Amino acid sequence: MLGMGTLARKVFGSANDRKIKALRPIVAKINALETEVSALSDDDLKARTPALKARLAAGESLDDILPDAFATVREASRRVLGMRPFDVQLMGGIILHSGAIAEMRTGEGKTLVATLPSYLNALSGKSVHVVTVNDYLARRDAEWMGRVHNFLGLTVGVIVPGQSEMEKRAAYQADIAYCTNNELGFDYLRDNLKSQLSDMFQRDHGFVVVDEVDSILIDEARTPLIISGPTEDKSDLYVAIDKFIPELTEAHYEIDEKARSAILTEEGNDIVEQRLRAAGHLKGEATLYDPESVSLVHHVNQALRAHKLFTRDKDYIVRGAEVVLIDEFTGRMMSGRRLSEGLHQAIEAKEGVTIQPENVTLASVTFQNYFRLYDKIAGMTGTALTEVDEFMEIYKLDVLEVPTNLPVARQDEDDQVFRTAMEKYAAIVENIADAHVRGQPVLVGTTSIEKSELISRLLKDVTFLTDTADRLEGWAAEIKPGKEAERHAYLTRICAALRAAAAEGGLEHNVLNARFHEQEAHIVAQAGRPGTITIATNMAGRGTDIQLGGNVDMQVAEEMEKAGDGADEAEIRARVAVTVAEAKARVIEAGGLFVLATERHESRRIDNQLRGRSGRQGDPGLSRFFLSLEDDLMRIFGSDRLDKMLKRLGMKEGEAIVHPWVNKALEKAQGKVEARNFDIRKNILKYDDVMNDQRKVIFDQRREIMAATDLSETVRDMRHELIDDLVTKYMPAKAYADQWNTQGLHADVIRYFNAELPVISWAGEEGVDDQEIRERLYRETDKLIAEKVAKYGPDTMRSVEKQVLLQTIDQHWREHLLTLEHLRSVIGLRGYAQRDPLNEFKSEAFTLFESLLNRLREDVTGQISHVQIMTREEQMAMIARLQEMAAAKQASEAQARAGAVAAAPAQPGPTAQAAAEEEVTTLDPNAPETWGQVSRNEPCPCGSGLKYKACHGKF
Ligand SMILES: Nc1ncnc2c1ncn2[C@@H]1O[C@H](COP(=O)(O)OP(=O)(O)OP(=O)(O)O)[C@@H](O)[C@H]1O
Repeated sequence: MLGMGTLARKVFGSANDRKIKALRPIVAKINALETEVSALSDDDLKARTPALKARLAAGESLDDILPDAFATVREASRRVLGMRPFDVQLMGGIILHSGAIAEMRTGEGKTLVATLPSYLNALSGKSVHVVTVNDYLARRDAEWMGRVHNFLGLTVGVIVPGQSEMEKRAAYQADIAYCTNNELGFDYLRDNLKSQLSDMFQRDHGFVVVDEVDSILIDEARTPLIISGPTEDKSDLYVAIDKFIPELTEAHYEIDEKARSAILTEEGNDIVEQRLRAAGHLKGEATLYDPESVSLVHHVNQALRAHKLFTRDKDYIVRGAEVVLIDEFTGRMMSGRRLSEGLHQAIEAKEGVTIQPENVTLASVTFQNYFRLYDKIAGMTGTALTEVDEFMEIYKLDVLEVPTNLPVARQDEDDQVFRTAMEKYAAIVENIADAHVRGQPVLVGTTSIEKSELISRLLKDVTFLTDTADRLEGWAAEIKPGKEAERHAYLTRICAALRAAAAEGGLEHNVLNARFHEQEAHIVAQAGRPGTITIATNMAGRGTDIQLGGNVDMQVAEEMEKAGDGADEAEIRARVAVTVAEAKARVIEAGGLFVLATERHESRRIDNQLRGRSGRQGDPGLSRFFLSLEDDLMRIFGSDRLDKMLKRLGMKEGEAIVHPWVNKALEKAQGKVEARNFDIRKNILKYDDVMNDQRKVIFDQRREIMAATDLSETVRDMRHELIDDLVTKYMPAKAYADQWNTQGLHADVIRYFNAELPVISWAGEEGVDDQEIRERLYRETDKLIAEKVAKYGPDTMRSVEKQVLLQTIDQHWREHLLTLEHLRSVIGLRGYAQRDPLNEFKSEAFTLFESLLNRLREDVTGQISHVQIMTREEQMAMIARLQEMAAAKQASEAQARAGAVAAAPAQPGPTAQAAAEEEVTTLDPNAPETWGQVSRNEPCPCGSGLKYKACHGKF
């Protein structure tokens, strides 16, 4: 019976069908150009690129020139790669260009599809990035597809880890770059830690085609990219908090053993506030409830956990001056592993050992937020339909299913379910042996490396093979003559296959576990030869293009190597082509590639990806899943229902249940897991969105600052806003003049503007209001800055302003990121107060951001007012003095070492002098870590002309 939806689609056609149909006229246009384009000479074909660019320049849109551009790529691909994109591939290309996801079945040639919209969009001059999941694929595609683009006069780059600055810069400048998602994201983060616009790699975020979009935007959505570095030393805080924790009694905190969390009660809060205030960590009227205090609360909670939930010699041991964790399952020491977010430090404080620095996030971004930076996102996948809703809801990306070029000839069988894992493995080995002797190549899919290795061991285990054969023989013998003839024949055949395998010392096979892509590509390329057995973890689908009969190029390369120098490639190629064609015919005869899956994955999509290794480009093929009631997915989800179902269907030892009900039940179970994972991802995204909005503001600001040549206005506005804030604070408009806190204002003016301005006497004048004070402050402070400009020169001041702005933003942003992390960990614990944690997080994060902006104004203004720039002569004099001091120190040390009784006054000797000089000259301006102890008032070794304390010494 047809479901309502299916019925309606039959009558009205689906939305997808209609959208696909709408593409046909465009495809027809491209086809109509084919005769003309294919008649062009190579040079004329190449000349179409500048011609198309000219049409864009003359005002035509990318959509206008699409048919011509696609026809050009199609012809170039035919000439260069010997592949002429099919009509359905053109459709895929149009969908990508429209900024949607093209779902194309596995093996339909998505790599080639991507060249069409990449070429078209690159004509506009904006960056085009084609993203794949691993370096190997990025390199392969850049080389393979790059030939088409190069032929047409476009440049192609590769962006992968481990490249030099130069290589990377060139790759980003290319018209089209093939990249991995990780490297793109990291480069973005690195770019935003730089201080020169010209150092940045990424020129813009134009068009991105994300291959395997579901694995990148969905599977990896939970793991953000993070660049981290050591944070400032907070040992004092850890020690201060640790001191009063033992004072707290059970009334002061609540412990949740299961969640391994600890929080303060209201009573506890009061006492902690008192102690923190006494230790100087809470200032003025601040309380622990203020958003600014989240880090304090976080550290108090961590200290509580350290004391109440972590026991010495059970959870950790103290070895020397180190706290070493103990694995709760194995009891082994986990040297080098550290608890995160200050917990390890809290335990170190508790044990009184040295507190090691904490690592903090310097910058982080999730993939979805990174990809949202692009003007246009497009995606490709073999299997997105299970996540259509998610793409729409989160990314506003439409998914369009493109029909296959040829009908899919693969048979996807119902699952075979066994009672125990062992029965299942026996059946798996039987099936493999059977396919092997029949010459059918098998791809065995597993969910983990351990499982792959288990199967590999079983295939090599002669005893196991023989025992299984004996058992099968027993079963066959039980069958009464004339009954179940088919089963008898099957058992006898398998039995023979197993004995043959045992006689050969096991079944020869290859194991892939997606760790060494490049080597594995070779194995994969040959996995389609007759009778080949390949075991693989559910490797991310791409790059595993298994060609029936084997891969000609790879085989030619192998033979050439064997033949050594002077081998005749043409001759070898001709010979290999014949053998491969014969092999292919044999494989097709045996039923094509057999995908044998040993378990269902949590996600249906991964299962479909595995099936999709077979039946590519209309080839025949088979997929069959082997399951047992002991599999994880079966145990955790839906096993009750299945159990009942299996009882009803009846089940014998060693025999599988095969029934569409079982498939339905399993798909339901997978659906449940998928829905749960979707919820988790949505939740993470919601938190990340809050940070993302703020990150965009900060990164945009940084970019503007780097690009600007004159920031004096920005700095002046900041100064004036600070003045506004101060005047509002000390002279509220509603207050009478005698209620003004002019002393407070006076003190802050000295603090921020480094100037004794007569605010107290101004305020005493008759008829002076707050507005007047404000304006006088604007005028006076502007004058002070003007004096600095006159003294140091406008160029110097402009560069100082830029540096101060960038450094201050970076410093505050890092602190802010850490605070947000702490806020997140604290906010979860607020649930008990009946408030929605996400809303709380949003509003507090906003308050924190506002206070970040305020502090930025204060710091920038303060630093620029205090800045003392040295003249060249002053700098030279300072260096000379430094040298003298170092020499003197060296000399006195040498004297002390020699134990000499000082008779004459210490004179720096020639060696000491040389050493001192060396010490000074080893200061590499680009390597702050080599500077050692530069004194705070000395010029900064980076050459900024600022004092060390106002420059690098701040961090
Ligand atoms: N137009 C074409 N003409 C001939 N062969 C093609 C064409 N397009 C693709 N192919 C071939 O089809 C095979 C599959 O291509 P590709 O690996 O890009 O598929 P895919 O869609 O990316 O599959 P998967 O999602 O499984 O990775 C390749 O061997 C490729 O050379």
